[in-house]
Formats: sequence, C-alpha cells, structure tokens
Amino acid sequence: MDKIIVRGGNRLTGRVRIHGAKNAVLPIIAATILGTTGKSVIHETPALDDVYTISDVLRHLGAQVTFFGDRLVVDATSLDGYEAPYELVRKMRASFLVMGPLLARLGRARIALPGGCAIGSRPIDQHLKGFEAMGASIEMGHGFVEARVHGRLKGTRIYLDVPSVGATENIMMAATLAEGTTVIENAAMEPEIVDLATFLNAMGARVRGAGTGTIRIDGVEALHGTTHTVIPDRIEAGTFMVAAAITRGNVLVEGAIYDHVRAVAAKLSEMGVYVEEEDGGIRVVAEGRLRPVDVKTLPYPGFPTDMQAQMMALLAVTEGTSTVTETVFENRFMHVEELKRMNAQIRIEGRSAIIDGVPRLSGAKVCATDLRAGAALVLAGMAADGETEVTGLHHIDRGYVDLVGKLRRLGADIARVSEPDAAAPSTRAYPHLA
Ligand SMILES: CC(=O)N[C@H]1[C@@H](OP(=O)(O)OP(=O)(O)OC[C@H]2O[C@@H](n3ccc(=O)[nH]c3=O)[C@H](O)[C@@H]2O)O[C@H](CO)[C@@H](O)[C@@H]1O
Ligand SMILES: C=C(OP(=O)(O)O)C(=O)O
Repeated sequence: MDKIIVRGGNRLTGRVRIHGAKNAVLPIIAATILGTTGKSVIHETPALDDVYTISDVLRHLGAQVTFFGDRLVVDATSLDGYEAPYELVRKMRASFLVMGPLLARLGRARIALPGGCAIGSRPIDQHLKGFEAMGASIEMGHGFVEARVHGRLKGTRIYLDVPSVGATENIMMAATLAEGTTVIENAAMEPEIVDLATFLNAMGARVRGAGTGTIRIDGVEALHGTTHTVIPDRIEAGTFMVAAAITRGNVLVEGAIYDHVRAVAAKLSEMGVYVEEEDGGIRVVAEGRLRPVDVKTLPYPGFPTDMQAQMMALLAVTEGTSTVTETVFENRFMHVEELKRMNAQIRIEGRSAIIDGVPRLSGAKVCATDLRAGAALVLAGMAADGETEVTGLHHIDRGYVDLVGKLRRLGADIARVSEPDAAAPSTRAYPHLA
C-alpha cells in the first residue's frame, strides 16, 4: 500500500505547471470513437489512471490507443465493439461517456451501470432521457444499460432537469451524427464542455453555443480524426492556489486560465489572499491571518464542487467561522471526518459544514475517501503540526499528475512511500509515462 507522508510548516514558493484537464480529456477521448477516418492526436493528455481506464475501454471496443509522452493517438477507424464491461466502468464513472458516441456510430451500446460512489448516488437518468428523446430504446438488466436505435438518431429539443456535465457531453456527442438539429436546454456551461465542442467541431461536427445554457448541434453524415490540445486543469490549478494559501506561500500557478478559476480566486481574495493574473499564469501570495468566508458549490461559473474539500481544509485553519454549503452532490462531506481526525473543528448541518478555524491542525493518519478529499488531506497535512500519513492514494492517482513531486519542488516536506506487500497503483503499468 502506498502512502503520502507530509510534515507541516513549510511555506510553498516557486512555480508549478498545470497539466491538461482530466475532465476535459475524458470526454474528448470518448469522442474519438466518432471518427471513422483518420487518427485523433490529443496533446497535453495528463498521465492519470482515469486516462488509462478510458483508453482501456476504447481498446476493448476495438480502437488503437497509443501514448507518446503527453500525446495520445487514437485510431478508431475499425472500432466495432459496443459493450463496456463492469470491470472498467466501476473503476471510473466517466466510462459511461462512451454511450453517446457508440449509439451515434454503431446504433447500439451496452454499458455497465456506473452505480454510485463516495460523493453521492450519481444517477444517469438525464443521459438516458436525452437518448430516448432522440429515438433510442433503452433497456436495463443484469447490471447493464443497453441502448439501440434503428437507423440514425433524430435531432430534437432536450431540456435537462439539472445542468449535468456528463449528460450534456453524452447527448452532445450523440447528436453530432443525428439526423437534423438537436437543442440541449439547461445545458452545463463548464469549460470542459467548450473544449469538447471545439474538439467535435474540429472532427467536422457542427456544435454552437457550448459554454452557454443552450447548445445547438446540427447533425452531419460523418466525422474524422483531428488534432487537439486539451485545456489546463482548473481543479488542479485551484488545488495549487489553495496550497499556496494554506502554507502562506508565494506560488505562480503556470498555465492556469484565470477565467476558469474565477470563483476560487474570488473566494481566496475575499479571505485576504493576493491572487493576480500574471504573464504565464496566476500568482497567489498569502501572508498572516486570513478571513473566514462562506462558500456554496454551484454549477459553473459558480464555485466548483471539485474544489469544496480543498477549500474546507484551508478554512479549517482560518481564524473565525466559515460555512461550506454543498449543493451539487448530496453526500460530498466524507472528508469532514478525516479532517476532524486532524483536530479540525467542523460540524455538519444538513447540506452545510460549519467550520471553526483553529490555528494549526495536528498531523494524523487519514484516508482519502475520494479524489478531492485526498487532495484536501494532503493540503491539511501541510498546515498541521507533526506528520500526516495519507492512504487511499488510488483516488488521488485518478486525478493528479505527480502531486507529491510538484508540492516537493515548491518546498513541501512530503514523500510518497510504498510498502512492499501491497498492490501498486496502476500508473506503474505505464512506466513510459512516469
Ligand atoms: C468526469 C467529469 O467530468 N466529472 C465531473 C462531472 O461529473 P458528472 O458529469 O458525473 O456530474 P453531473 O454534472 O452529471 O452531476 C451534477 C448533479 O446532477 C445530478 N445528475 C446527473 C446526471 C443525471 O443523469 N441525473 C442527475 O440527477 C448528479 O447526481 C449531481 O447531483 O461534473 C461534476 C460536477 O461539476 C464534477 O464534480 C465531476 O468532477
Ligand atoms: C468527482 C470527480 O470526478 P469523477 O466525476 O470522475 O468522479 C472529480 O474530478 O473531483
């Protein structure tokens, strides 16, 4: 079993480069399925376990997927499989994003039901509602959902009950090859949706309005492979911004797009942290005491739920009382109990966590319950007395490239250690990317 050992007290200084966005690259890799001619080349692909998992899904479907450093090449021209097995979908819910492209290309898809996870039940009803409205028939059974359509999907108007990121992406991909025009209303507006639309349009699709609440897709006959560079990861950027703040550091978060992290930047500024756009990135400087704030997670451009846990770690060491309200997922407070093991003073009232800041946390053995909870515990460890040991690292490996190395180069006292008896994380299977 691997663990991260961090000793608190060091101030982070220097610069850190942000990798390509996990949540942008996953749907883009799924979208390569739509290309019946030519290869797709995706630059700035982050070396993450989730990327390997979706690549394995594509290989299982008959595509060729090859990594050359941070360049991913997908040849989906001879793809003919339509089933994504449980073994791969259970590792990562985003595997479900292959359903839209498969349905569009092959008229059939059979995907294991993704189920819930540590942050909530995570239903897929909005994805299925969209496919059905486009003419697909849906059947559930034996832990799978199977969708079929005779001929092409039909463009239609689809109103999402919630602006689901995954449903917007899945329906958008399905609609690219549909007959006629599809309009997605109450669509998610996240930057990752815009990046996917850019990729699809470069493949020959006709998608307009991505990044607004209404997306219009005129179906085309065929799509082809293309070349694309993935946007920088705004959640990784936000995590390093909080890392700078929690250690009272001075860090240039290189490559981050200010507009994508505006909500996080605004909260940090409100707390008294200096956050400014600079040539090449975002400068974050914190000194002395910070002020408490109230944070409410919302769909983009609101405060991202994927930054909620990291922000809570910072508020745990901010003088005064702060509140964090989670409105996107119904159960995304699993990190609270772990932070409390480090002496954080937090109580949960319904969908809110009330945090009474303490001067310092106290190092402890803690376990990551999900990806961002893992990041939050590492951040908390940097603001704790003594040693913090974080386990459950397979969660962190899903979404952060070399978190430990990047923090260490900024001056953190942090190391990742392996205990010989246990299974190594799956990144070890891809040493050429290490
Ligand atoms: C791979 C990826 O991009 N993951 C991100 C994506 O997840 P994901 O796409 O799964 O998240 P959604 O935007 O779909 O979920 C948002 C909310 O909508 C609900 N919902 C969703 C679909 C549905 O059919 N029915 C329904 O009720 C969910 O339960 C949740 O409460 O967006 C989330 C919200 O920003 C982020 O936390 C995840 O990091
Ligand atoms: C919740 C997340 O991802 P996923 O949707 O892949 O579980 C995340 O990136 O924080």
